[in-house]
Amino acid sequence: MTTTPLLRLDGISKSFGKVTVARDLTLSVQPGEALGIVGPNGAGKSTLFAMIAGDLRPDSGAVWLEGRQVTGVPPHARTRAGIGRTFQVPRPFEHLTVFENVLVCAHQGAALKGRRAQAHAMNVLERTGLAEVANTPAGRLALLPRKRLEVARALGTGPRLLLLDEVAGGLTEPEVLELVAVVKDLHAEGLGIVWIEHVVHALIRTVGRMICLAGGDVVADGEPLRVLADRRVRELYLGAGPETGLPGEEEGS
Ligand SMILES: Nc1ncnc2c1ncn2[C@@H]1O[C@H](COP(=O)(O)OP(=O)(O)OP(=O)(O)O)[C@@H](O)[C@H]1O
Repeated sequence: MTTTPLLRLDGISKSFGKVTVARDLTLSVQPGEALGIVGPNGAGKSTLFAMIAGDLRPDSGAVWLEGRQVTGVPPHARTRAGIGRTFQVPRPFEHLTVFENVLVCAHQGAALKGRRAQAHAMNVLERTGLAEVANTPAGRLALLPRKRLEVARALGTGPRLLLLDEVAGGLTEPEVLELVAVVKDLHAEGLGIVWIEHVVHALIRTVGRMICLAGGDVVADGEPLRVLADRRVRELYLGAGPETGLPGEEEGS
C-alpha cells in the first residue's frame, strides 16, 4: 500500500531572469519524515520554501500537500492547510509578549478561538522551552529564545509540515544542541519537517534524509552522511568554513 506523501513537488521549475533556482525538480516528503536541505548560498533553498509556502509561484510544475494540489493557493490558505514555516530573520511582534505572539498564530493560522487558542499557545510554549518567558516581550529576547519563538510561531499555526529556514544560524554550539533537542522532539511527535540549514551537524543529528540543492538541481539525495560524502557535494562545499561541521570524508564513506 502506498501512502499519500505529506508534500510533493512535481516537476517544479523557477527562474529569476537568467538564474535558474529550480529545474524540473521532483521531490516527496512522507508524513512524519524529517528532511534536511543543504546547498551553497544562492542555490535556491529559500526560494523552494517560498514556493512550498505559497509566497512564490513556480514557473511550471505543481505543489501537492497531502494529495491536494495547492500550487495556486495563497500563503494564508496554505498555512490553514497545514504548512508552518519559519523565516531566516525572525520578525516577531516585538512589543507583544512571547505568549501573545504564539496566540496570534493560533488565532490566524490554526483558526482557534478563546480558551482553545490559549491552551494551544501554552502547549506550544512548553514544547519549545519558552513557558518561563511567556510574559516577556519578544523584543527583549536573546537570540536562542528568539529562534525558539520563531519555531513556536510556526507551530502555533498547527502545522503537519514544518519548514525550518536556517534556525540554527548565529547560535553558539551549546545553543545549537538545545535547538536540535526541540526539533527532535517535534519530529518524535510525528511532525513532518523540512529543515534548510548551513549548520550541517545540526541536521545530521536530526534528519533521516538529506538533499543537496545546487544550480536548480538536486545533486544528492539520501542518508545524510552519504549525501555529505558525495563527491559533487564535497566539491560544492570546498572552502566552506568549519562552522558547517561538515564531517570528514572517512565518516561518510
Ligand atoms: N524575488 C527574487 N527576485 C530575483 N532574484 C531572486 C529573488 N529571490 C531570490 N533570488 C535569487 O535567486 C537565487 C536563490 O536565492 P535563495 O535565497 O533561494 O538561495 P538560498 O539557497 O536560500 O541561499 P542562502 O543559503 O544564501 O540563504 C539567488 O541568486 C537570489 O539572488
